[in-house]
Amino acid sequence: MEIAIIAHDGKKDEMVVFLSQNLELFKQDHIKLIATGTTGKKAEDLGLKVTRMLSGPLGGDAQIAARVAEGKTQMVFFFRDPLNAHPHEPDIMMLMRQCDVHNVPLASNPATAELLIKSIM
Ligand SMILES: O=C(CO)COP(=O)(O)O
Repeated sequence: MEIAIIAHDGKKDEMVVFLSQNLELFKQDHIKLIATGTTGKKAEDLGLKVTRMLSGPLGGDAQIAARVAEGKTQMVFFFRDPLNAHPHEPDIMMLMRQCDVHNVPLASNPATAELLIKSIM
């Protein structure tokens, strides 16, 4: 199962906590992690194996959106920062839209992520 992890800068600490709390699950062989560039580096620093795309503002969200559209990514953890503006807002919207178009589960905050993670435990 391919899972995407993405976090805006204001939410990266929360993503690190979330990943740390679920480290054993994310290390399982049947789970393939992909991430935007900087988020992926944070995950690697925790010892996780991650396929890193471009950084979000450089097209990473768009790359992950394409994988969702192609049916390659089955779940998305995207901790968005709603209090700051992002130059790549169209890409962010595209990723969220593709999740809705293809009925792919998307957690945009840690509370939802906790509920979603229980479904694959
Ligand atoms: O901008 C992002 C999501 O929109 C995240 O990108 P990074 O993980 O490269 O910081």
